[in-house]
Amino acid sequence: MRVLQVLAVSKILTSHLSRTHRPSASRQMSTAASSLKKSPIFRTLGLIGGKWIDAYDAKTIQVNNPSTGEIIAEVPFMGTLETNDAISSASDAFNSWSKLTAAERSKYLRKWYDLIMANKEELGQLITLEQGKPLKEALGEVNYGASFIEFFAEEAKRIYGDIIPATLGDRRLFVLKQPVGVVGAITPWNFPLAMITRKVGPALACGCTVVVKPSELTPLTALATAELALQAGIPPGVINVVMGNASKIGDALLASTQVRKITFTGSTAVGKKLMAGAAETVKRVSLELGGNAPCIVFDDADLDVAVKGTLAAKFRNSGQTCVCANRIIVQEGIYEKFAEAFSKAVRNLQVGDGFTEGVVQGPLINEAAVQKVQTFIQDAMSKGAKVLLGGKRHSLGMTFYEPTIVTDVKSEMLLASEEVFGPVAPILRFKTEEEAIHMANNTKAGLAAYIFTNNVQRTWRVSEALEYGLVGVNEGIISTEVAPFGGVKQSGLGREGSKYGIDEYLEVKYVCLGDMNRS
Ligand SMILES: NC(=O)c1ccc[n+]([C@@H]2O[C@H](COP(=O)([O-])OP(=O)(O)OC[C@H]3O[C@@H](n4cnc5c(N)ncnc54)[C@H](O)[C@@H]3O)[C@@H](O)[C@H]2O)c1
Ligand SMILES: O=CCCC(=O)O
Repeated sequence: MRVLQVLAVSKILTSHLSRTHRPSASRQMSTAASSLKKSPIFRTLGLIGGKWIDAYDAKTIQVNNPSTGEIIAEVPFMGTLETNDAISSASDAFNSWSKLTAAERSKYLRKWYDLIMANKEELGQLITLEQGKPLKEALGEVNYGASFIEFFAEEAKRIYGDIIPATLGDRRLFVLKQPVGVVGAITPWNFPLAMITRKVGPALACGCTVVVKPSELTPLTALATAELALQAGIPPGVINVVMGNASKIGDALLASTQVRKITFTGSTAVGKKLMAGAAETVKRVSLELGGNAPCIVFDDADLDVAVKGTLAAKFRNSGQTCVCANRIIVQEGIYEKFAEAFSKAVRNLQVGDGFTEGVVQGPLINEAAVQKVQTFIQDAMSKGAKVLLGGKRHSLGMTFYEPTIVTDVKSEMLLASEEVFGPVAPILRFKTEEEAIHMANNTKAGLAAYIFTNNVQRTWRVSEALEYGLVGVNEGIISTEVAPFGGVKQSGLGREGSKYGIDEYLEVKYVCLGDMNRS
């Protein structure tokens, strides 16, 4: 059947992997871990002012491989004091970094990009090791993450101001774009590299300096990427990395008057806390928060395209992506055919250790993630939903979960109202376009939405009606460095990537030059 032929599943789920072919991914995790530990990019200390530093009280936190539970490393468990020092370093470095020419900053960024790409294999392995995603997908993330550095290296040279026609003859009016200052960048575990470069790339391009706080679950990729920034010659203090006590680090960033902006990717709950905390010093905030993406399949969709696109949108990173399809909303005329073809495709997804050849579904990040998935499925079943496929922990144990399809899902179930962040595809049924739009918009979130249809008018009508920051039409993977990424409603504020992403790190200054007629 054509649907199955189209489903070269690993290809779909690793669409960013295009620049380098990986010959074999079958080596064992511990082999990868031991060889990585010898690599110069395997760093296990924080980075402050260009120096690799322990927590001042020597406390550490373990980093685990979610696939095996093995301890990969111990990293410093930092807090207020280290964060304050990182802020001071960033503030000192701002004085010189912001004064470089755009072309000079661009060259540093380009060098950093080149080094990330030159170290792609090791970075990909690190991502798989600490985050669990299949190696091919991890290598795709390296491409994706690096693309933000490359793009903003180029964009640095295009930060233009304006000249405004004056209202009085003896005046000239100018608009300057200037860096906001020191930026606090707080990032999640699901894309340990790309969520950092999507922030740090534009920040550095504008002349800002940064204090990065990666997730404690995945600090090693962040530290390796920072090491490569040092190797690229990016001066000490321009990029600092602290990790440990998240609320203490967050509070120190919020309290500092030197930090002029917080950029955050993560859960909506933490995003709201940061937004409230930023009010005290009136900092700028950019928030990339949780989603609840609808994926609407209309009767007139191409079945193969819809199955392929939905599979990619749902099962990327084992469902742990903020833009993952969270509700699959299918029109009644195609419902049965879609459910059958989709379940055939999902049944083929190979679950396992990310280093094993052919695996396209790694483990969930931790036991809490498994418990959340279980709770959502139980809630749905207690309210009348049916498990069509999967629905339990995988026989591999640990945090592996069976790719799951749940049918007869209703809006009031947790599976439809909250982000499941796991490999569970809930299918809902609708009759009319109007009903589909209502169901899709009936949520606090507004990040990504997907529609599958062959009707051009409907494409425009529905895209315009959806209250979302991103819309994929007949496509399940839509993220790219050249397009704006971000949400509406409680999915966030601001945009990342693209020419729009640079504005998040710039202040607009108006200069009025008077007395022009004096000779
Ligand atoms: N919109 C997007 O672009 C996007 C991208 C990736 C992930 N996400 C969302 O992120 C969530 C999953 O990531 P997560 O579990 O790491 O989110 P999280 O909010 O738990 O953690 C994100 C980061 O915030 C830190 N943090 C936690 N409490 C903090 C506090 N009080 N002060 C300062 N920092 C604090 C964490 O240590 C981590 O570094 C999902 O909801 C997902 O949708 C959104
Ligand atoms: O999970 C969030 C980021 C995913 C993406 O950039 O496509």
